[in-house]
Amino acid sequence: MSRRLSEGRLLLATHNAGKAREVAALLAGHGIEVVTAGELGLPVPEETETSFIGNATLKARAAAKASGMVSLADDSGFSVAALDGAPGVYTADWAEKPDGTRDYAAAMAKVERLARHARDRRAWFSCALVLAWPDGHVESFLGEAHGEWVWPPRGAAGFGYDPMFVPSGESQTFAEMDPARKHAISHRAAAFRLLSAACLPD
Ligand SMILES: O=c1nc[nH]c2c1ncn2[C@H]1C[C@H](O)[C@@H](COP(=O)(O)OP(=O)(O)OP(=O)(O)O)O1
Ligand SMILES: [Mg+2]
Repeated sequence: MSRRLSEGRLLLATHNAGKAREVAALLAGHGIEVVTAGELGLPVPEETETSFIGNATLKARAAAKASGMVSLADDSGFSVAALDGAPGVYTADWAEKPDGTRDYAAAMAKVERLARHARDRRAWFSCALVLAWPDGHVESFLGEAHGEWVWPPRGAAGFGYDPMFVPSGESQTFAEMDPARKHAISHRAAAFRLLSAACLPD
């Protein structure tokens, strides 16, 4: 049996505003109020694990311990078949500049440069969502969205690598489509559906 969320307040253990917006949109309608780790000024934990679930667990546990609140972390990334799944858990690292800020145009260009000669254009996003309670209990969920990478990047909605990903059966990139459409078919939405069925009040 999974543990269900009882209280009405949840800490989103993320410093990424794009993610926080999407997770808050997915939670809207479940009567749960959210506050983010960024808003509370919690530290950014070092992501030392080699799996999405591992890193999401580490972030959720650190936030629950620091805040005393039930905490939800998202660890996610972009994988390219021709690159054997890279950048994968290192997706954010590929965008990081020496000064600590992120350059997604450069990160997407790196993916294209390494993958451009391969015939196989398959790519996917993964999202691990982990809920951690202050007593150490955790619940984990993994979602994926499969499709192809495209070049040049298209669209201005969304965040991160969205402009270079077209999900299977769609013609627009995640960054071109209406946010509501992304929320219906994304890796984050897939993970959230599992979380919702297991842990959210009906
Ligand atoms: O839907 C998405 N559309 C486009 N790009 C995405 C998406 N989902 C994750 N991504 C990218 C952003 C980041 O480069 C990496 C996640 O890295 P990840 O460590 O999980 O998140 P983060 O450092 O941005 O925020 P935080 O760790 O505080 O939650 O994958
Ligand atoms: Mg991170």
